[in-house]
This record gives sequence, structure tokens and C-alpha cells, in this order.
Amino acid sequence: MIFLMDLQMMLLDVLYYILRNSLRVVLRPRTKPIDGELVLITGAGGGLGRLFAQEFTKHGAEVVLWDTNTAANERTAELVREMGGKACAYTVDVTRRQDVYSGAETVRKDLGRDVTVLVNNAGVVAGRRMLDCPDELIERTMKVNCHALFWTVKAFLPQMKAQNHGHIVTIASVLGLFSTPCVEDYCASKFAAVGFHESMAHELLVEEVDGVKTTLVCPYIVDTGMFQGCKIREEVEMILPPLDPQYCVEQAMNAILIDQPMVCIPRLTYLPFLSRALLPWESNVVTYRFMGSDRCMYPFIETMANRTSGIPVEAG
Ligand SMILES: NC(=O)C1=CN([C@@H]2O[C@H](COP(=O)(O)OP(=O)(O)OC[C@H]3O[C@@H](n4cnc5c(N)ncnc54)[C@H](OP(=O)(O)O)[C@@H]3O)[C@@H](O)[C@H]2O)C=CC1
Ligand SMILES: CC1=C(/C=C/C(C)=C/C=C/C(C)=C/C=O)C(C)(C)CCC1
Repeated sequence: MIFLMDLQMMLLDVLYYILRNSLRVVLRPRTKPIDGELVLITGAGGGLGRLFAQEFTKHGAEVVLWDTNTAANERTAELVREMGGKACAYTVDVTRRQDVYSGAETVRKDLGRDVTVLVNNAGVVAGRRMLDCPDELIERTMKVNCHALFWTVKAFLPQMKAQNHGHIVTIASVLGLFSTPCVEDYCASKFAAVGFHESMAHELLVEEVDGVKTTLVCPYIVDTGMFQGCKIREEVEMILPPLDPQYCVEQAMNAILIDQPMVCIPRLTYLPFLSRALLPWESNVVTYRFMGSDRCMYPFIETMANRTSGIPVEAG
């Protein structure tokens, strides 16, 4: 009897959340204020990281910037200060766990307060066919895109939990939800990032740490240069062009500010995610062929090869 009542309650809750989330698309919920929050962004020296720093600044937050590229990171800090914001830049390699832990201590000492929003944004891709790819490059992708999430969350979550206040944002990718060929290192690391993020989010809910929010961000190709050359069939690309970095960050910010647990950018990319889960493997294979997703990374790999050695590799 209790089981049936629980089942009924659960089904009603499921319906309620489907309705609430559908309505959210049209009626935007109120955003939370973040002025006064201390936001740490990894990979803040360029691309999306720099734009996140500027967006958080617009909303009145103070930012801490971590990157391996000191000059680029300092430039981000400068841009934030030009906007009238507060920024501190530190050179931290997020793959070195002792550096992450000591870096977290330094931030605490220097700023005299705890980080309340963590944006795990740093990311890399090998950009080589798996069998041509040096082992070290594969390891690097796993360390930056996946292992580093453990170190940063272990460094900052304890204080957030103690205060029952905070937000952990993981910049994953649609390639953490479905895959394309020739980016095995990247897909493995992003699928892992999605798994890590979701497990942590469930853990916080079970422990009833309701003041620490989580947002998983899964963007499609963004025009930052990271995946330069990646190309799907032209007719499909007209419906699904690479994202403008500013648009991508604004969409992610909207999700963060309404405590949305997950966002795919653009929304259209929920479709391949669903079809991967629901359709037979072969149906997805023919869809990939039709849309040009099966070979979309070939020109990207060629671009990367030209960038790194000047000698094009055979991508076909
Ligand atoms: N661009 C795209 O198409 C998409 C990107 N994403 C994800 O968004 C995030 C940002 O990507 P994007 O802005 O395009 O990439 P960028 O390469 O432009 O920026 C990534 C930044 O991370 C830094 N970084 C790399 N390794 C480390 C490290 N070990 N420790 C600290 N910082 C590091 C880089 O420094 P350096 O320049 O010195 O390497 C760089 O400044 C990534 O996680 C990426 O996977 C998701 C979907 C699509
Ligand atoms: C697989 C697939 C597609 C292509 C996806 C691509 C090309 C994604 C690239 C994402 C990147 C580069 C993310 C970086 O983090 C379509 C056409 C959407 C639909 C059919 C299935």
C-alpha cells in the first residue's frame, strides 16, 4: 500500500517537473543575485573562460582567474578591471593536484574569504587520430577535462557545504552526451565529466545540501578556435551553425542564474542526445552519415596538424 502511494506521489512529481521545466522555456524564472559572490574560473585566459569572467563581473561578482597561460590570464584580469570589476589572476595548472590545493589556500589567504562559485571551464583536445596520438596527449586530455574536476571540487566544496551556500558549474560538452568519430580522448573525458558532475549533484541532494547548486553546461561547437575546421553537412550547418562564444556564455549564465541543473546549448542538441539513447545504433549511424557528422572532425584534425607541425596528416 505504502509502495503504491509512493509510486503515485513520484509520478505526480515527475509530471510536475516536466510541466515546470517546459514552462521555464517560455516564462523565464527570476534570476538570483550574485553580486558579492567570489567566482573562481579555470581556463580563464581565453575563449569561454574570459567571457565568463566578464559576464560574472557584469553581474557584480568578484572573479578569481586560474590558467596556465600567465599573460593571457593577466589580460583577462585587466579587461575585468577596465569594466570596474575586481579580479585576481593566478597561474595554476589544474592537472597538478597539489598546485590546486595550495592555490585554493592562497586564494583564501589573499582574499580572506571562500570561493562561492566554481566554474570548471579549462579544457583541451588532442586533435589527432587516436592511433597517431602520443600517449601523453591522451593523458593530458583526461587530466585537464576530467581529473582536474576532482581536485578543484575537493578544494572548494567543503567550505560551500559548511556554509550551505555555493554553486558548482561544469563546462562539459554535447560530446559528453553523444559522440563523433576521431575525438576519442575528448569524448571519453567529457562523458567522464558528465558522469562526475551528475554523481556529485545527486550526492549533494541526498545529503540535503540544498544551498549548494550545480549546473552542467553542454555546448555544441563554439567559435573559439578550439575545434577550428570541424564541419558537418552544409545544409545541416545552416540549421546548426557553430555558436557565437558570447551567445554560448550568455545562455550558460542564464542557466546558472536560475539554478538550472543542466543546459544543452543550443536546445536542438537535446535531439541527438535523445536519439542516441532511444534509437538503435544503426539508426544513429545512418543519421550521422546523412548529416556529415561521421567525418566532421577530418578537417579539424588537418587544421590541428597544420597548426602544430605544418605537415598535413592523412585524415581520410
Ligand atoms: N570550443 C568549443 O567548440 C567547445 C568547448 N567546450 C568546452 O568549453 C571549455 C572552454 O573551451 P574554449 O574556451 O573553447 O577553449 P580555449 O582553448 O579557448 O580555452 C581554454 C583555456 O583553458 C586553459 N587551460 C588548458 N589547460 C589548462 C590547465 N591544465 N590548467 C589551467 N588552464 C588550462 C587554456 O590555456 P592555454 O591556452 O595555455 O592552453 C585556455 O586558456 C572547455 O572545457 C571545452 O572543452 C565545450 C563545447 C564546445
Ligand atoms: C553527432 C551529431 C551531430 C554533430 C555534432 C557535432 C559535430 C558536435 C561537435 C561538438 C563539439 C566540437 C563539441 C566540443 O566540445 C549533429 C549534426 C548535431 C546531429 C547528428 C548527430
